Amino acid sequence: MFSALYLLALPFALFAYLWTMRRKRNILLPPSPPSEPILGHLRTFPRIDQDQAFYELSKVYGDVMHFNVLGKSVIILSSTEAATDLLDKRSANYSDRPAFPAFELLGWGRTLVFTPYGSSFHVQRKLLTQPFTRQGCAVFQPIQLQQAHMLLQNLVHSPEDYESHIRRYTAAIIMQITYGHRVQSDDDRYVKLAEQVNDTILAMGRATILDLLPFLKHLPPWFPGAWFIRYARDTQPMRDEMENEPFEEVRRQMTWGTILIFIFAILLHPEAQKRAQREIEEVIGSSRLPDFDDRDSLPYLECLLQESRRWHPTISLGVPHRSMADDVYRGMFIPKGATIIANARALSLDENVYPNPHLFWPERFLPENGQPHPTSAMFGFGRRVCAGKNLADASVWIVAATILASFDITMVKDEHGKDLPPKVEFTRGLTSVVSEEGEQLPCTAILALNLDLQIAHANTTWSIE
Ligand code: HEM
Repeated sequence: MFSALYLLALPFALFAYLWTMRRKRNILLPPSPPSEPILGHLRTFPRIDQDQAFYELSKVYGDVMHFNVLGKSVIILSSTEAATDLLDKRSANYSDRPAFPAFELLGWGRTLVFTPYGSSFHVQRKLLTQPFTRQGCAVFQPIQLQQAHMLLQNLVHSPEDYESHIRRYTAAIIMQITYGHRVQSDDDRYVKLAEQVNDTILAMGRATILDLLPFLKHLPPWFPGAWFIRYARDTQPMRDEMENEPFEEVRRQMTWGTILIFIFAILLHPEAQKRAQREIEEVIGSSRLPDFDDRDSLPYLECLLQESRRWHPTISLGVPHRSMADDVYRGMFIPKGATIIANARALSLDENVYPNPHLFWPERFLPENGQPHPTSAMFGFGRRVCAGKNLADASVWIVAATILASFDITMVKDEHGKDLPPKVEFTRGLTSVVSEEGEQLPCTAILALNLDLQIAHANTTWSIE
């Protein structure tokens, strides 16, 4: 389907190749897999399951890899050390963003996350981070608590709809904090609108060809294979409708995905689930629900949350940065304008930081084991670190504590009483969230979770506001 697009790319590729060869002669770039003349890694650059593919390649080529896509450098960082050295310690040079043509086509180019480093970035970032410091976020706790209790009520009434209840929860918090709009039900107009935008973001994430060949965004809609142009055009009316409406979809989607990954983690690791429930029972009892004041008294729950993040980072490839000047790292040349990707999947499996990384073991974060929280793999680096991480962290924690205090999460059984293991499918993209069954979406998808929510404390009288 892309052959016409590749044909179109050839003259551009030849020019970029010759130009790059001239510029980089005699300079040692980081190691890279074999490439083709002129096209570089264009045809071999992983396009699906990118995080896993880069992780596998890093075992051969090391934690700093170079890809040449039509003369454009892409650097993949696969260790905490390399990612921290460059994106944190040298953040003055690595805080720009590459172009995000797919999101620009959708009209999201002006959003802070995609804004290039510069004066507009500084103004936007300052405005957005001020209310979301750790102390600042304390004022939002009553909203989060109230919404968590509403989520609990909804789960009690219709546990099978857990996915849409969690969507409503994450939407309601963002809407109320940002716009003062109180979401009362799943039918809320803005929740519906956000759903539609969510679908467009997921669908557009399939257009990875655009990241490699950004000039394709100028193709006419009739061009063979240019479905993304037609899609962006067809969804224009919806974007127009929401131009002046409350909208914080990407952030909501990340929080939602993180909660689902946590639920999935405790479904598959019942021992860890039981231990966290015992801790809650011992500290809080069963006559009330957890509150934010309980957080410091629940160390195992903290470990479990951190391990579910490490086990499956919500944004499995991180959000790309861009270098603003030529640099040399460990004797390797990193050119100006390179796209820098810190692969969160590889960071969370870094054996130097997490011995036995494939084992789901929350205890690794207990003080006696002392392994560091996977905060960077989860929320990013340096001057571009997630602006809403404190808010998101609290939203996820209160739901995790509330759900564990109230439900046993188990697999659905078949007619013989045997567990029906969840059917899981992971696809990749900017964010990792749950998708519709059967669709190939550009995100980490947890399909058909087969979740059975059993009320654990049936006799408890909860005080739900
Ligand atoms: C669990 C949920 C969330 C996760 C996992 C997450 C993760 C991330 C990551 C990985 C980045 C990119 C960091 C980098 O480039 O190094 C990011 C950026 C960002 N996040 Fe979050 N995020 C979450 C929720 C939120 C929320 C709730 C908000 C807002 C209230 C928010 C606001 C932002 C903004 C504005 C940026 C762009 C920062 C910049 O480019 O300067 N995020 N987030």
